[in-house]
Amino acid sequence: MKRLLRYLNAYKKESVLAPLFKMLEASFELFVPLVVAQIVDVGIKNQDAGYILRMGGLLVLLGVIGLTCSITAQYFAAKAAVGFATGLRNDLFAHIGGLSYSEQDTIGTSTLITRMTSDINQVQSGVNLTLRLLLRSPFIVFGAMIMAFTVNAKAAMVFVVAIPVLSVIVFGIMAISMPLYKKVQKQLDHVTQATRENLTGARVIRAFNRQEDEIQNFDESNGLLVKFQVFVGKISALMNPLTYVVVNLSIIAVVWISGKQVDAGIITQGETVALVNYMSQILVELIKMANLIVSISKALACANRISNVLEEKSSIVSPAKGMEQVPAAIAEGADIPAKVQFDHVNFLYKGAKADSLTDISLTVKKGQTIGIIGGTGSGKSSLVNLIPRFYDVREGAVLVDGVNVKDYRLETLREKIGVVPQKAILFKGTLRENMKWGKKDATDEEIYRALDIAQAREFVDSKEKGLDLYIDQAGKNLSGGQKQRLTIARALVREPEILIMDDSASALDFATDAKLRMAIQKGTKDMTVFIVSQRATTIRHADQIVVLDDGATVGIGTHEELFESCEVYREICLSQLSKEEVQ
Ligand SMILES: Nc1ncnc2c1ncn2[C@@H]1O[C@H](COP(=O)(O)OP(=O)(O)OP(=O)(O)O)[C@@H](O)[C@H]1O
Repeated sequence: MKRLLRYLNAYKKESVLAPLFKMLEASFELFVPLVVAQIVDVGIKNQDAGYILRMGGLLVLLGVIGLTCSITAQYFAAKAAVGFATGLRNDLFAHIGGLSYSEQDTIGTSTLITRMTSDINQVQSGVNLTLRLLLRSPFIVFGAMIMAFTVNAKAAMVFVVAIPVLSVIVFGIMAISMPLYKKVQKQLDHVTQATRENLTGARVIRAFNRQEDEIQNFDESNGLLVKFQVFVGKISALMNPLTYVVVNLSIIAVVWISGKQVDAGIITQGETVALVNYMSQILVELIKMANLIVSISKALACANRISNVLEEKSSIVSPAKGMEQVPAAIAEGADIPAKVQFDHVNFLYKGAKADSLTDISLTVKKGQTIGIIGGTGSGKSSLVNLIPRFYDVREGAVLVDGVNVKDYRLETLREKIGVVPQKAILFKGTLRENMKWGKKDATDEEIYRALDIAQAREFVDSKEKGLDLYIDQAGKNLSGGQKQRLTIARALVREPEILIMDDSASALDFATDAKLRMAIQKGTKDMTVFIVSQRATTIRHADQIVVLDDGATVGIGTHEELFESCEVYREICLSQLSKEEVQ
């Protein structure tokens, strides 16, 4: 929570003024029982209507001033709380964006969404309530007790007993409910996760007729959330009845003791009314305080969850003195032995028991096309993800232009590389805006050239709006193949030195796939291209083919060489191609 408090720094004035105005309001409130006592003891006793009206006017005035103070406090508290949440949300968003794949995999997307939304909202409302009530409520409680002492010390002793008892109830319930709120938020993550999975996978769920099962799973997860919420709600709900019982018993004691004092002529009826009023004020404030404590408990649980994300450091950061420039040797045109090199690479996913890649060594020359093939889960994506440093190797090194990828500034390294991910993702906006992701100042000609190579020109031309075609969220108004071609074009717009296509032509028909490969070969002479694919036809013309099996290379060579020497490759080819096609 401490690290989150700095987000209030920009709202110091508001954070001071809000509680100050609330205390001002409280001070006026503390005078009300005394005025009422005067009405009883003077106005009613002497049947002085003028006095009663004057005192009534004073009560209205106190009420109006109190209301003005309260509205002013509300304004400052809301301003500070909204500002706090906005700053925090911006920073959390930027922080999550800076986390590597590894941390994002470990924390999980759903919980990150809950933390960005529901958790921050909870903290925002906690800050608002804290600024308004944290000082005001204890101030009224103790203020009312002191005022009660000024009225009558003997009757006020009841307050001395009641307040600690009430405090034990309030803080005891807080201590029990606080850990439970953490549990509630955690379960909320599960519900969000289930919702997200169901919404993004709606088509698959319907295709497999899994609606009923999914509804049942969701019901179970949601039911558990309700159960936790009801349980914690029941504990919190004890707060009001318990505090009411104590306060009402105290009021009876005050009336009893002060009644006797009235009989003895020690205090007046008006003073008895004032004492009862003070006790009622304490009750109201304690109930507010109880609700405040519940809100603070929730807000603290949420703040901890946010802090945990903010404390998470990205395992992949640019080195302090990262390589910004092209290494001198390359600039001078020296013959760098390899564009990309894997040197005895072992790679382990965080939390995984065994390496996903073992002892990979590979040398790729500038301008070469490398095909990577292997069964599902053999490590193809893992291998190419190491080049732009989406993940770091456990052992060994990946070198680009003879320099370890860890020695580059991340921006410099990633500027060299165009990545077409396995899952085609486009963003809401025009097609032109999407194409400019790779190069901010790309001209329409550059975009059309990339679309030509990616075999997407025809489809774009067929749309009336051309480059102004509006793309819905995640590109859902496009077909799978269209999305794939556009993501390839997006990567090509910046004319990267290295192009990585991670199974990114799988939705294309064989003819378009072949045309795409030809166009890439022709249009991108100096580009080093990595093509990950499960299709033998897609990679058979590559300069080098890497065959992966269970994370290890079982063959590196051309199609002909591998077909002769590598059994895994031969099996893949024969399962997909006829004998004539293989030759
Ligand atoms: N984020 C991750 N965390 C932990 N393990 C992972 C992660 N991603 C992949 N793996 C594991 O690493 C291994 C290699 O996965 P990878 O995605 O590289 O395979 P692939 O050959 O690209 O498969 P496919 O052709 O199905 O895409 C698999 O056993 C997989 O279960």
